Parts: sequence; structure tokens; C-alpha cells
Amino acid sequence: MRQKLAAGNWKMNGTAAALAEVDALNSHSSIAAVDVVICPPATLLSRMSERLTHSSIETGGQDCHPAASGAHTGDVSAAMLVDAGAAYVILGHSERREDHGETSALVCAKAGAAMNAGLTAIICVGESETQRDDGTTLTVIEDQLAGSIPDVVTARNLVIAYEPIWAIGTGRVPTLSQIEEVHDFIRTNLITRFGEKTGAATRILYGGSVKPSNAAEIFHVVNVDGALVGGASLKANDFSAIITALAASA
Ligand SMILES: O=C[C@H](O)COP(=O)(O)O
Repeated sequence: MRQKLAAGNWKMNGTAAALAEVDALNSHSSIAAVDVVICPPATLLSRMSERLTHSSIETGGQDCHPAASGAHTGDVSAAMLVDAGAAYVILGHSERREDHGETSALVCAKAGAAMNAGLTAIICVGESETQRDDGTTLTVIEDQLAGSIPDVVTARNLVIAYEPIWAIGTGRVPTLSQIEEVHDFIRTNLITRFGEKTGAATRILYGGSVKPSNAAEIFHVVNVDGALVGGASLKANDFSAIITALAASA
């Protein structure tokens, strides 16, 4: 039985005032029923983690460098995320693959560093609209999975997030059968590569315009174990409604 996971990716949003949303979220009873993680900007990570010391809500980073330390101006290592209280790190988000030219090989190196530091890596994969239209979605996902996941993983330190790029922040969502097709494909891929035990126990999240209004139907799709939520994770009311829907699907 896979524990459901609701992950909030705040992206480059939020200053200290936004921590009030975390306090509000923390007061919702639904958070106890599933795993919840919020990945704020690096500048807020320590303060958010301290604020959540006695909460079941965990925190995560949005990226890390593959090296443990050194001359890498502007970067943050996996150990630094752990030091700031993080339990998770998002890696290979399409915004980093596009904005920073991150390759799957680099994502793989980052994931290895994250796992080595004790973090759970949420590795993102997803096709562009052109690739969807060209019918190459599953090939793209297969290549990203093969290149981005290190060989030595466990079901505890790996989460896959399927995020079709064309659905991120657009209000457009794939059909439920499209989501099911890709999630089933990822499940089979994980079982083939890592064996039944690890492959069947690894959580697969859907991400891309998840809202309170569409969360319940998405969470009833087979092999959807939760969501990676962007915009709707910034407001406690919206994120708690999504978490409630996830808890109800368990
Ligand atoms: O990491 C989160 C995803 O990019 C989804 O963002 P969104 O919920 O704003 O579409």
C-alpha cells in the first residue's frame, strides 16, 4: 500500500509573509491522513522547517547541486537542504530543464547526491505539447526515466512526478485516460528496472493545473499516488482542499 503524497511546489513565490499560509494549512485535520510536503524557495526553507517542527508537514528543496560543497556560486547542496530541515527535493522540473538547460544526466547526478544525503528525490518527467501531438509522449517519458533515475534507489527515496509541460500553470489538464496511460507506463518501467518490490512501492504523482475542482477525479486514476501542486499550493484553503480529496481517495 503506497502512502499518498501531496507535494506543494511554491516555485519562485513567497517571502516571510507567506509563512502564514503554512500555519493555516497546519491547522487542517486532513494533513494527518496523507504525507504532505511543501517546497518553498530556498530563502524560506529553514524558517518553514522550524515552524513545522511539531507538524506532520515536511519541507523540501526545489533543486540541489550534485556536488557536496565547493565553488558553485548560487547553488545549494543536498546536505545544505538537510541542514535546513528538508526531507525531499524536487529535481528535473521542466522549468529547470528548460530555463537552465538541465539534462537527464545532470538530474541523475543530483538525485544521487540527494539520496546520498538522505533526501527523497521527486524526479519530474513530462512531454511538451509538440511531443504529445507527435505521439512521442511515452518515448520521451521512457528516455527521461532511463536517464534521470540513479541505479540505486529504494521506494522510500524516490518519487516520480508526471508533469505534462503543456498542463503546467495553464489550466489545461490531460484526460483521465491520458493520465492513466502514462502512470501505468511509469509503473511498468519502474518494476522492470528496479523489481516488483521497489517498482510497485514507488509513488507516482501527477502535476499540472491540479485544483480543488479537479483533484478528486485525478486521484481516483489508477497509479496516481498524489500530486505535485504549483499555484494551488500557495493558498492554504486550496491546498487543504486538494489534500482532503487525496485523503478521501485512499
Ligand atoms: O511543480 C508543480 C507543477 O509545475 C504544477 O504547477 P501548477 O499546479 O501551477 O500547474
